[in-house]
Amino acid sequence: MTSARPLAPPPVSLADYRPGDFAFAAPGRTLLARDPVREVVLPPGEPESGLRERLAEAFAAAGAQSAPIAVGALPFDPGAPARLAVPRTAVAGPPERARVPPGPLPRIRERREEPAAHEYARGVALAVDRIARTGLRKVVLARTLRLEADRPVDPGLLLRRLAGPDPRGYLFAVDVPAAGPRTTLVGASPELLVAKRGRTVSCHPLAGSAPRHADPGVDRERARSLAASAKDRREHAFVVAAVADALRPLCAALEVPARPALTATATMWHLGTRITGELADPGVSSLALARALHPTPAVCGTPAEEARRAIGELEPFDRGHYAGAVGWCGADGDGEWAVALRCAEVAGGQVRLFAGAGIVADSRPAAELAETEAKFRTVLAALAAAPAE
Ligand SMILES: C=C(O[C@H]1C=CC=C(C(=O)O)[C@@H]1O)C(=O)O
Repeated sequence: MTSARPLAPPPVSLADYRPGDFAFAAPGRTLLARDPVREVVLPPGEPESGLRERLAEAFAAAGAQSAPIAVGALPFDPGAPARLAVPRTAVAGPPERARVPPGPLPRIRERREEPAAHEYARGVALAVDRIARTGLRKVVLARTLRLEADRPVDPGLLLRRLAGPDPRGYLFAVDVPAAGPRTTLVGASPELLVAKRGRTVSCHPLAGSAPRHADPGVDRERARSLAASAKDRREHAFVVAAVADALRPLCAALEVPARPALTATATMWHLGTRITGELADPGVSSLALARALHPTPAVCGTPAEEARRAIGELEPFDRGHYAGAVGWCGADGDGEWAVALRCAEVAGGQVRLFAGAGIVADSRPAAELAETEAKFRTVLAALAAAPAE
């Protein structure tokens, strides 16, 4: 990756993040981009050839004074336009090392769930009923937790505190002006939507979860029972099938493991499947791949159209960029996009966390509610805020 003007003496780290930057730390490297010089607006439903032209135009217009890369976030709603940026500088560094910066954190003085816990549980019951009565097979229902801090929360500090417990995840901070002025989406996602390097494409869809436990024996037992759970295996299989179906027409070869593997974050166990393929046309960009795959049933459901309708009717808030994708795409098409999970919108002292759970025929409302509470813990722990009661 080139840089017109270094941000900091390379290698960069998340400690170099400044408000307004785009930061993306993947297991392979850390990327920091600064000073957008060109906006790339992606209309919904644009075919791959149109995307290719739009990116080429943006890189040409941004000229030699910019880094040949587009960075940003795609919203959850595939019917909404996405806005990426070509930055003046983009610098890559080695993977982020685990470290939690010391220092006082703002105190959380108010918290409000939307929907309230009992309303979320009722939504899960309604979704289960809908699955029994209609063609819907899986839907991911989410909820939010609004926090008010006694002073502004520094997105850079939150980002670095997230890096400590989950160094193998995808850490990100990206401004999302559509959510409000000076609003930054900050998170530590365990899920790779898609990465593309040359001809090789890889995805690591996750679905099926169990909260971690402080006692190692109980924790191991939770992992074992997740791996053996028919309900979670079914929930996971919908995602693998959708990802494989979306990639197959684009690939000359595709490898889809027959069984998922356990994967862990500091707060959750998940079922995950690493899918790899060889693209028939290596010119297809990582951005086009992300748009072809999103939204997978890890964040939406099956069939996708019915699931989107159920989400619209059962979730009382706009997801914005939560459950969308965050990442980058270079001029050569290479790039990496993580699913925007375990994240929060930060605007001054206001923080809005998001968490969702996949609902299938045999889901139980209390267990899905507990799962969303456990998923909130990724950001709550980084803010040193107490988990939900
Ligand atoms: C929708 C979320 O997680 C997805 C990713 C992993 C496991 C999931 C699950 O088991 O439901 C979800 O599909 C979230 O963290 O908000």
